[in-house]
Amino acid sequence: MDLVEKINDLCLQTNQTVTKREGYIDWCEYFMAVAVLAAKRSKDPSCQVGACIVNKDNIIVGVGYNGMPIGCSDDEFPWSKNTSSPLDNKHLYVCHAEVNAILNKNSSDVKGCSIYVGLFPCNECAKVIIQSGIKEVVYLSDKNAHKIEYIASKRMFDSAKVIYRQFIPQRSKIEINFEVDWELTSPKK
Ligand SMILES: O=c1ccn([C@H]2C[C@H](O)[C@@H](COP(=O)(O)O)O2)c(=O)[nH]1
Ligand SMILES: [Zn+2]
Repeated sequence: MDLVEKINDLCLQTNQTVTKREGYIDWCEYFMAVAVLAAKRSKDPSCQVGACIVNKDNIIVGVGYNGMPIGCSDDEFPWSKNTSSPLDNKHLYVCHAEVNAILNKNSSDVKGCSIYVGLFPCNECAKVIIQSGIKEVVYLSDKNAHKIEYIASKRMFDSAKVIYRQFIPQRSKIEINFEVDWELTSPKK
C-alpha cells in the first residue's frame, strides 16, 4: 500500500473525502503492456512480438503474437533461421503478431484503430495494417530500421497516411503480481 492509499484508507475509516489513487498506468502504457504481455505467449526463441489493436473509444479489439499457424505444431515446425535447408527457416511459417492481432479482431473491422506493437512492423505487416484501415502504429523498438523491409514499411505508411510513433516508456516496468493481498487493498468495513 503506498502513501496515498494509506491516507485514503484512513479517510475511509473516518468518513473523510477520498482522492483517486496515484501511480495508475495511462492508456498508452496499458495498451503497450498488453502487447508486451501477449508477446510472452510467443514460442519464438529469438524474438517475441506482441500486438494490441485499440479503437477510438480505447477499447481493445484485437491482440496477437508471433506464432505458427493454427494446425502447424510449434513443436514440429522449425524455430531456426540460419538453417542449411531453406525449407527449415522459421520465416517461411511464422504468422506475425500484427497479422494475428488483426485476424483475432472481435469487432466487425479495425478501421480507424491504433495498433500497439513491440517491434516496428515489417513490410508484409505494413501492407495488412494499411489494407485493414488501421490509422496509427505505436511501437516500442525500431531495431530493424536499417533493413529494407522496414524502410519499405515507412514508405508505405507515409504514402497511405498511417501515422507511426515510438512509445517512450516513462517507467521501466509494470509489475504483475499474482500474490495480491486483497485484505490490504480493499476498504475496511
Ligand atoms: O513485423 C513483424 C516482424 C517480425 N515478427 C516476428 C517474426 C519472427 O517470429 C520474429 C523475428 O525473428 P528474428 O529472429 O528477429 O528474425 O518476429 C513479427 O511478429 N512482426
Ligand atoms: Zn511482419
